[in-house]
Amino acid sequence: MTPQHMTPQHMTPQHMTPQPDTSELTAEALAEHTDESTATVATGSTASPATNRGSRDQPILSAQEISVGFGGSEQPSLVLDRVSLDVPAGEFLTVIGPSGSGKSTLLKVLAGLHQPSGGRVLLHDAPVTGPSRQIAVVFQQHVLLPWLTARGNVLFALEAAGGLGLSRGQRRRLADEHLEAVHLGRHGQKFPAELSGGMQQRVGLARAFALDSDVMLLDEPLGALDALTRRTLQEQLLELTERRRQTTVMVTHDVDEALLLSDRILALSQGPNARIEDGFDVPFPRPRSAEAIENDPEYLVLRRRLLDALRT
Ligand SMILES: Nc1ncnc2c1ncn2[C@@H]1O[C@H](COP(=O)(O)OP(=O)(O)OP(=O)(O)O)[C@@H](O)[C@H]1O
Repeated sequence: MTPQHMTPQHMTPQHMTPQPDTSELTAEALAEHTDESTATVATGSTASPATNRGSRDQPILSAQEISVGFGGSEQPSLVLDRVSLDVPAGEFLTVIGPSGSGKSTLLKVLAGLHQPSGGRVLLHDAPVTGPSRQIAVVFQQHVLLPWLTARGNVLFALEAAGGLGLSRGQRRRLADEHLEAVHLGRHGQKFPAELSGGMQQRVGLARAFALDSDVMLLDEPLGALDALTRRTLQEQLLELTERRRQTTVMVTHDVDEALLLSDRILALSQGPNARIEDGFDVPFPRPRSAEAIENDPEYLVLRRRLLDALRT
């Protein structure tokens, strides 16, 4: 990762000093920290500009026969064994799977944060070789720069991403719009320490969405929140992704969250050697609401099938 690719989202708690030397951070260093880290990162490849979102049918993001092993030759079993998926423009795809099956590992590979032992990832048909701003990633926990306000955190990300060709005033408007979108318009001048965990996570989402990346990767983005906050944020995430038709890949344990947000759900089998076990189209019409889909007769049937897939 080159210094110009560094954004505040690339920083982990360990790196959060008042004057971060971002030049020392590498994708590998970030990948090592991402399990516990609260980072939101913008990552990607050498592919086309963010505005080129492709056609509805054509996959924007494609994982081809991805295998990942961590143990070298001493440990022959793989975490992921030839996992393939295609994500068309505008699709919200969710990957579910038992704990330890390799969901986060798959997301890191898609993000270019971890190089697979086999297979390749393509973004707009170009190999993903490392992080850039065309793939944004939101992890379970938020990392905001504590010395900047909520608005300052979003602005810093925009500036670190090169300003997106926008004037200072336009960047400010963009930051404010995205804070509004997550219902934080009145809190833009607050510092992270003055915000609740759910509000901080919303700033993280606003920051990631403001970067206007081609693909959004969400790794249990709401996993650390209490049930009520989680439900509120699920609805905000639903609104954001529906309005923008944002191409998204999310991993989650929560089948209700998956059913609310996704167009399609893939189930990873129990590891080691996890593979895509099953695929489910989510038929509920959009725009959706949690209430409407939970009253749909197909909801309970699909929910049961997903829970069964998690148990296998
Ligand atoms: N850097 C690493 N070095 C060695 N093993 C790793 C590394 N990262 C992940 N693993 C192993 O890979 C497997 C899959 O981990 P991963 O975090 O991708 O699973 P997961 O499905 O996301 O789990 P959970 O649902 O519990 O978050 C686990 O056995 C884990 O111990």
